[in-house]
This record gives sequence, structure tokens and C-alpha cells, in this order.
Amino acid sequence: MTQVIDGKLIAEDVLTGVKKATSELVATTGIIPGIAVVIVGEDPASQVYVASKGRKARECGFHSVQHTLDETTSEEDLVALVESLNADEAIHGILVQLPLPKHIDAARIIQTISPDKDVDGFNFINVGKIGTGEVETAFVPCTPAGSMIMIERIHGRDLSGLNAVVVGRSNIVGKPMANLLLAANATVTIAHSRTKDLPALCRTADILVAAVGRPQMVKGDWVKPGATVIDVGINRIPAPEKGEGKTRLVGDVDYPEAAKVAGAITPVPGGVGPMTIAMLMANTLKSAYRTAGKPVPRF
Ligand SMILES: Nc1nc(=O)c2c([nH]1)NC[C@@H]1CN(c3ccc(C(=O)N[C@@H](CCC(=O)O)C(=O)O)cc3)C=[N+]21
Repeated sequence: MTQVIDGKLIAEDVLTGVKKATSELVATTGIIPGIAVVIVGEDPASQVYVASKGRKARECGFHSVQHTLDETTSEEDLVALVESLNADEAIHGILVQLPLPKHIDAARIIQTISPDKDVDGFNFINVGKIGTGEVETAFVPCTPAGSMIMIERIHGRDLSGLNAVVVGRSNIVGKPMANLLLAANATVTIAHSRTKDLPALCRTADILVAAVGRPQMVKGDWVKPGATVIDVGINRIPAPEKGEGKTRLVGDVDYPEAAKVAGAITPVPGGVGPMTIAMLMANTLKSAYRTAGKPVPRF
């Protein structure tokens, strides 16, 4: 039987640990973990994610602030806001929601966030630490970190002897994911749009991670029987069966087909998405513990 990896459940596990560690930190040091989420513009999908991040942060007992800036905000104003958050002692984690409007240089904004508050793990310092195996002291990007916890539930921490294929080479998911799998001793291949015979390569994977942003691209016959499939995609597609103009969420994997072949698979929704938010809380907690000079709890 195929095991459905329940992201909501595992995320709740992580969040329970975060809540407990937050109470301990507050009780022993008076430090309240603080997170700032910055959003530029009114993209409705982004608003939904940002709202749920704020809600989870408050559930964890964090201090949570949101800055919603106008679509026309200048790059200089955004840099100034990030610098003020860098200097704000009540804030341990800063997240600037991506994508940013075209007139803003996202790379500059990401590098402006202090590496010590970079809970997204996108800053060069954190990217470099993960690339050199310094995973413990880095902020690990939330989606790959959450995916690794799900993989750990199936295979344990040591992936020696397992072939992992990551489809997608983004800085946000594909590359850090590959580095984490490598750090866990998997044999890792990164595939992308220029890869020759992608289906055949995917069939070599004991662990297949789909992070391409193309709805239902990974088909059932790309999956090795018994493999673990991690679907990072979140795509909204038309769902005429639900009524005129309605949509539904699907991943980058053709779930009904792939679920028949896989040993374990993450659904969409309810898979990697909830884990991403949980890891954002875990990273913010980690940052607050570091500020307090206390050993960071592990999840
Ligand atoms: N700096 C930055 N960091 C991010 O981590 C970041 C970002 N920018 N920009 C946008 C994306 C998207 N993202 C999601 C997180 C959780 C769900 C999630 O929990 N999704 C639910 C479904 C939600 C729904 O129904 O729409 C699920 O998969 O079950 C989705 C999307 C984080 N992002």
C-alpha cells in the first residue's frame, strides 16, 4: 500500500515542539521570538499565505508583525524597511514575500536581510553554509527543510545508498534540496528542462523531488515502484467540474497515477505547503534561541 505522507500532521508535530520551546525560552529569558513578514503589492494568493504565516506565528506564541507595502513602493524604501527590521531587537526573523514587483531588485533585497535573521535561508551566507555542509548553523530554506523532515519519516536520517533525483534547479528549492540530500548521504542528481530523457532519469530515483512549477508534469510511469515522491509544486488550475470559473490546487506530480506506483507520496494540498510554514516558525525560534545564547532545540 502506498503511504500518503501527511504534511498537515507532521507540521502540527513540528509546531507543537516550537510552541513548547517558545514557552521555555520566554519563561527562562523573557525573550519572545519575533517575526516580520513584508509583502509588497496586493497579489491575492500572496495575501493568503502571508495571513496564514501570521496566524501560525501567533499560535506559536511569537510576536508577529506584517508590513504591507504599496505595489509602487521604491526599492530604496524597501531596503530602508529591511534595515530597520535588521536593527529591531524584537525581530528574530525577517521574510520578504517573493516574487517582488519587477521594478525592485529582489536579489538586492534578499542580500540586505541580515544573515542572522534570514529565516528563508536565501542569503549568501546561509546558502554557502548549506553548500559546505554547515547545515546545523545555517538557516535552511523552509520548503527543502520541511521536505527533508518528511523524507526522514520514511527513510530515517541517513540516506546512504539511495538515489535521489531533484527535478528543478531553483535557488529557493531545487539547489538547496539537492545539497541537503547530499549532506544526508544520498546520491543526488539535479534534473531540469534541458535534461535528456527525464522520465528515464526519474525512474532511477528512490527519492523523487518534483519542484518545477508545472502542473502534473511528473507522470506515474516516471516513478520507480516503491519510490518516495515529494511534490513541492503548488499550482492552481481550472476545475470546471467544480463549476464555472472555479479552480483547484495540484502539484507538479500527476498524483492519481503516481500514487499507484509510489511507496510513499506527499499530497497537494496538505503536503509540503504546511511543512514550509512550520519550518518558518522553527527557523524563527532557532534565531531567537541563538540571540539568547541557548542551545537550539532540534525538530
Ligand atoms: N520569501 C518567501 N518565502 C516563502 O516561503 C514563500 C514566498 N516568499 N512566496 C510564496 C511562496 C509560497 N509559499 C507557500 C507556503 C505554504 C503554502 C501552503 O501551506 N499551502 C497549502 C494550501 C493553501 C491553499 O489552499 O492555497 C497546502 O499546500 O496544503 C503554500 C505556499 C511560501 N512562499
